[in-house]
Amino acid sequence: MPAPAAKPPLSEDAAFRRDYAGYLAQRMGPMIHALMALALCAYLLAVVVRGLLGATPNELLWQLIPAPPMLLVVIAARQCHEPLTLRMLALLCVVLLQIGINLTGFGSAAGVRQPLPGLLLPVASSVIWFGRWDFLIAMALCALGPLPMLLHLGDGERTLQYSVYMAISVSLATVLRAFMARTLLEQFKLERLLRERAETDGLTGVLLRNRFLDLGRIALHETQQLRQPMAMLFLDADHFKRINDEYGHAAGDAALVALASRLRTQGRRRDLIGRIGGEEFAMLLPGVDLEQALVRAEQLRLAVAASHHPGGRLSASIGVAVCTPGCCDSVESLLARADLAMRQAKREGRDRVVTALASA
Ligand SMILES: Nc1nc2c(ncn2[C@@H]2O[C@H](COP(=O)(O)OP(=O)(O)OP(=O)(O)O)[C@@H](O)[C@H]2O)c(=O)[nH]1
Repeated sequence: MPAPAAKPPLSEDAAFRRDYAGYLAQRMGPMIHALMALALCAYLLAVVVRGLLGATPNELLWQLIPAPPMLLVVIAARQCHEPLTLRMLALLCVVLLQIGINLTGFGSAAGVRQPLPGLLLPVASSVIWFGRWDFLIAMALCALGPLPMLLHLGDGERTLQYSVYMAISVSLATVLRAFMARTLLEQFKLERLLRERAETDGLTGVLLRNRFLDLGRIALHETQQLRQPMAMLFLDADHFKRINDEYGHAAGDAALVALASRLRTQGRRRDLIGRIGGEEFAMLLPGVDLEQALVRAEQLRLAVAASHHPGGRLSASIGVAVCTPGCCDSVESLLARADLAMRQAKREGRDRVVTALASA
């Protein structure tokens, strides 16, 4: 059976936007949910107060119509971590609240005393941290939503009061949103930079060991699900100490950068490259079987051999280990097997590729 095709990779821009949306949903999700719950409580309280002030049971029943769907929206928002759905739920909450406010006005024979615009603020402000479009839609809904009821009441003074109140509220929300959006974006970029620094090697730019193993575990899980093989190449520079000793550490560093660059040019988008120790690197190749892995390892060895350091050409010993579909090898044991194969390559004279024994 052919393996399911992998999703096409995202462009850097699209990946940044996706990550930022996820970051906002994670950071702001609980606040959005709390504000929606607050708005629902405020709405129910307003209905109770109207009951105490003498609204008929029929009027109250009309006014309670938006409460059950609002409750469902609040419950759904609590479970939701997907940014787009969360934004839609927040906007739906504003719409339901508007319907409730309008029903409050139309349902009252004596005319509503209060258009309840204050109820809109918690939910309206709940979307201010999200995209520009959500914000504009929410603000337009808040500004225009209660107008049908106000026009129905035909009370010019109250309509004017409401318009002034909403103009101030929308301006306030716009200022808050502009500042918060900028602060959050800066915070996100900073956190991303710090995470990158903590996860990648400053000299060569490849993943550090722990991050390499973390991502390797995820890749192993995915390939096992797809019933695909996975290969590990373990590369160790030959006689590296000599380069340092004879030409200095700067030359050694330059050689490491050249090695990492060879690994990168030989890698596909799906592959993971990590610096495991001083002059040891590993490359994880999802979806690659033994035959393909040996071809890739040989190409890598030749690419390394084509690079030079001040005293001559570089060379590396490479160990190859493969995890076949359905085998439950861990990334650590796959790495350990590739390491053993690399040591065998050293013993056999260096500058070669050696395959590990199959896992038990
Ligand atoms: N310049 C530089 N050298 C490093 C770095 N990390 C580790 N090393 C050096 O890498 C050398 C590794 O030496 P050995 O483990 O003896 O291995 P080797 O000389 O490559 O010999 P074989 O592996 O047996 O071929 C040591 O001298 C370390 O100091 C680094 O970031 N920069």
